[in-house]
Amino acid sequence: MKVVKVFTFDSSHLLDGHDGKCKNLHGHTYKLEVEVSGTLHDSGPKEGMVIDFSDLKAVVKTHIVDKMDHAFLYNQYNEREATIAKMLEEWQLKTYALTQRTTAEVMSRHIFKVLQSHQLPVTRVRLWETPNSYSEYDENDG
Ligand SMILES: Nc1nc2c(c(=O)[nH]1)N=C([C@H](O)[C@H](O)COP(=O)(O)OP(=O)(O)OP(=O)(O)O)CN2
Ligand SMILES: [Zn+2]
Repeated sequence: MKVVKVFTFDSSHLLDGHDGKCKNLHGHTYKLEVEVSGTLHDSGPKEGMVIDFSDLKAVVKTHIVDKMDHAFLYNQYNEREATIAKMLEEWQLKTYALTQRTTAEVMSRHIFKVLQSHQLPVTRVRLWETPNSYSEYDENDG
């Protein structure tokens, strides 16, 4: 069975080298859907649940939302993005480093891997960058 919990967070980024408007610093209210799959607990306080929604919320909040919300997301290997991040960090402002360009595709895969590394039985992550655009990474995507 599957359960899904939905989160939102606000972040800024830019896609250095993009051939359109996304080369400029801008922000998104990201919508994040996290799917967890498993069998139902058959007894105890979690009876009838794949995972307690509260427990799912706590993991995603701690490891993703609290870190990305109101942060500047950047590619640490891009010189211009890293320069902006360094300046913000010197002012004690919030940043979040990725190892690739901060596209929805890269972010959905990154979020999946981070949650998986914290023992969450995540099977799909869908990240909405705008109300009309999302990227999805699931357990079969390698
Ligand atoms: N495949 C991808 N394409 C684009 C990404 C991405 O992450 N993956 N990101 C961007 C930019 O970040 C940009 O902010 C979003 O661009 P766009 O969809 O054109 O923005 P709109 O505000 O016009 O979106 P609407 O949903 O149509 O309002 C660019 N491309
Ligand atoms: Zn964007």
